[in-house]
Amino acid sequence: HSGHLRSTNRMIFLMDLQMMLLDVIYFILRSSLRAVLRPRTKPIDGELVLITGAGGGLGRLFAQEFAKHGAEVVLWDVDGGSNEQTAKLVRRLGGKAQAYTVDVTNKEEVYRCAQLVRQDAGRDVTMLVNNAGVVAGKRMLDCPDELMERTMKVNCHALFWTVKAFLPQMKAQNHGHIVTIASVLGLFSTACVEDYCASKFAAVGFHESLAHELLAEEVKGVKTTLVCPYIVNTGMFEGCKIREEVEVLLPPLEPQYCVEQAMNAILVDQPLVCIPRLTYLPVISRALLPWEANVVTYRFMGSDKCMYPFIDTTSGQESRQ
Ligand SMILES: NC(=O)C1=CN([C@@H]2O[C@H](COP(=O)(O)OP(=O)(O)OC[C@H]3O[C@@H](n4cnc5c(N)ncnc54)[C@H](OP(=O)(O)O)[C@@H]3O)[C@@H](O)[C@H]2O)C=CC1
Ligand SMILES: CC1=C(/C=C/C(C)=C/C=C/C(C)=C/C=O)C(C)(C)CCC1
Repeated sequence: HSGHLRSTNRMIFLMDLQMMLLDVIYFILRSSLRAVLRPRTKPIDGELVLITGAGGGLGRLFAQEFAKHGAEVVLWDVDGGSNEQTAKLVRRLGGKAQAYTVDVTNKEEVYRCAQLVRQDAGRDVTMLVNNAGVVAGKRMLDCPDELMERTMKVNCHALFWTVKAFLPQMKAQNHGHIVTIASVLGLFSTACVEDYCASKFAAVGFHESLAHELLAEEVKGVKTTLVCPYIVNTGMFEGCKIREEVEVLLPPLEPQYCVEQAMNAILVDQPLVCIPRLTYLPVISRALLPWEANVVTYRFMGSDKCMYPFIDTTSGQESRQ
């Protein structure tokens, strides 16, 4: 009898293996096809989209892009002035915007303001864009502990609080979308940004684990998108520079282009997007090449010291105090 059971289990295992392999091939084909034939974007005119760091370079553009697609936006930023400015820009586009001054590192403030948003809007947030981010911008051994802690709190811990604040209702409605604006520096690293890489690798780990959890629970209505941009000209990494000859292939991104590429992914429920696509390469080579081989490619491309000009800009020092 037990022999019979064993052979049945083995048969089931082999059938599962076959199905999994067919699915792997299917998804490889589908994702390469989607890179060419863009699927239809989903309508978001009924969504309530909350964007953190909405006063900043990318956050402001995300707010406008979501408004252009008809969504109502809720703007969170620690800087009330720049946040209100974003709200004005959205209203000028004919969009609905509500701005709240929130320090996303303060979890009590996040939970309290989440409640306030639900009351003011009279409904639940259906899309959450965790965009707020900071970087210490100093060599680690010259960097005050508080600055390194702040980077972790804004770029990583804040994701816990905002997701805990808004995911329950998304799950209850089986409808929602969680967007994490991480970075390519959450998939590979470079020198002099220890705080930032730690926080962005953490953000990637958090996002992926959350995505796996939603899939394991078969919560099909709550989508996730991990956004990993390369350098964007918002000023946050002013001075960061790679070798000229390589920079021709990989110029810093224009903020608008970066946000449009991210929106294209979000609106087709794409789980991951690296911007530009070329940055998938270093992710693969980091995984495949031995460490020393990666080091020599970094040296060749000038990406080992690309942060030196950024770290040592005096202006950067003042503004990042
Ligand atoms: N710029 C780049 O090269 C790249 C950036 N990214 C990521 O994109 C996101 C946006 O970056 P970007 O627009 O360039 O940066 P910005 O500095 O222009 O915008 C970041 C925004 O987040 C806000 N913020 C900072 N701390 C808090 C806090 N505690 N609570 C609430 N809001 C806060 C900032 O407010 P304040 O202005 O007052 O500090 C600012 O408005 C970040 O997560 C960043 O890591 C990813 C790849 C490349
Ligand atoms: C390390 C590295 C590169 C340079 C990456 C840089 C310079 C990334 C900067 C990212 C920033 C500033 C992100 C902010 O969130 C290359 C040239 C792709 C080659 C492969 C390894």
